[in-house]
Amino acid sequence: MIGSIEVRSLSRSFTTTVRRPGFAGALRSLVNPERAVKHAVSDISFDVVPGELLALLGPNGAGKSTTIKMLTGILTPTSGEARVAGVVPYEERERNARNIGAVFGQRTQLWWDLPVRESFAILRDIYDVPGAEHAARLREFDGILELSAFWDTRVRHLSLGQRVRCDLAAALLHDPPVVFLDEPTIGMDVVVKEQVREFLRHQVEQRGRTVLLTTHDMTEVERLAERVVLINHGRLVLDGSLDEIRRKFGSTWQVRATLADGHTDLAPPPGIVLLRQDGPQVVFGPDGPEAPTVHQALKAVIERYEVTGIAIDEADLEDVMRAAYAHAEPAAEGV
Ligand SMILES: Nc1ncnc2c1ncn2[C@@H]1O[C@H](COP(=O)(O)OP(=O)(O)OP(=O)(O)O)[C@@H](O)[C@H]1O
Repeated sequence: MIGSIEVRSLSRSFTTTVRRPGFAGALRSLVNPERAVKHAVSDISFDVVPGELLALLGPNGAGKSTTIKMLTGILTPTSGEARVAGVVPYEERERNARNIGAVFGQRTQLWWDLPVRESFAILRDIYDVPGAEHAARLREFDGILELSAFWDTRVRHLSLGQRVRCDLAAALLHDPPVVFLDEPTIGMDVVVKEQVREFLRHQVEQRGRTVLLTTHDMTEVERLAERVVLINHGRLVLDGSLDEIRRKFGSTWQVRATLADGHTDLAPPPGIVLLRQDGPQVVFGPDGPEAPTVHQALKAVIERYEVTGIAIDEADLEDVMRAAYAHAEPAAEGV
């Protein structure tokens, strides 16, 4: 189906040669190499429906990039199957390339020595985009990403934020229904990050594109993704909405309090844990399944401490994700 991503029992292993230590070890490795198999992605299945933005999350080395590489046709799976806009990406790479746009935040797909304008003209010719359409799309992208300020700058001279904005525009010039973004805002300042997020929201909500995004930035996830797929050690840990993840792994509430001067004993009331402290600012959360409700917690905090300010927050997504990753650790066995 146009714009859908279907992933079925997808696995990818890499075989590497283990280097033995020392000179004698190196010689032995040369004569009798010892092989190790790394299961980078193991039996994962999920769907992304047309017009949905899904965040693929996981700690470093979880298998996110390997998954994206299979879906963009760069890598062939060891087993399982994937379809992107109805096409098996690693079997029909060219057809798949017409249906997808991809941005890998850590490296550019533009021509290093050419000005931005010329790189875009080459892409227009490669993808056979009619001149008027190309110009209209550039105007649309420029409206949010403000690219025209560096149209004539060589790609090698662009700042990181400018370069990724150009990469994003370049990836969408041929109007693909599906977009893969591997850490697109890594290393950017907050202003450019927000510009990129606004652009992505526009592409999903107004243009109906399907986006698969990997990121370590939880603000990005909260701003953009309704649904997340969490992987760890190559295995799927969870597929659900942010609310479901919060319910399953996170504290459902946090109480932020400002303590009056002179508090030294911070031992929290039963069922409540001290999450953070910065001077008189403290943040409490529920401790375990028997934890009090937010109303009981508020009462307990006020009774135990002298507070000058108090507020209730949703659980911090970073904390929730840390709990989710920790929960997934047993999956490491046998990997
Ligand atoms: N070509 C390769 N050869 C051997 N091992 C590889 C190869 N590519 C990836 N791996 C291993 O597979 C695992 C998954 O890597 P991958 O790059 O998919 O993780 P990731 O979730 O994208 O991590 P990060 O957040 O750090 O980018 C890692 O242990 C990595 O070392």
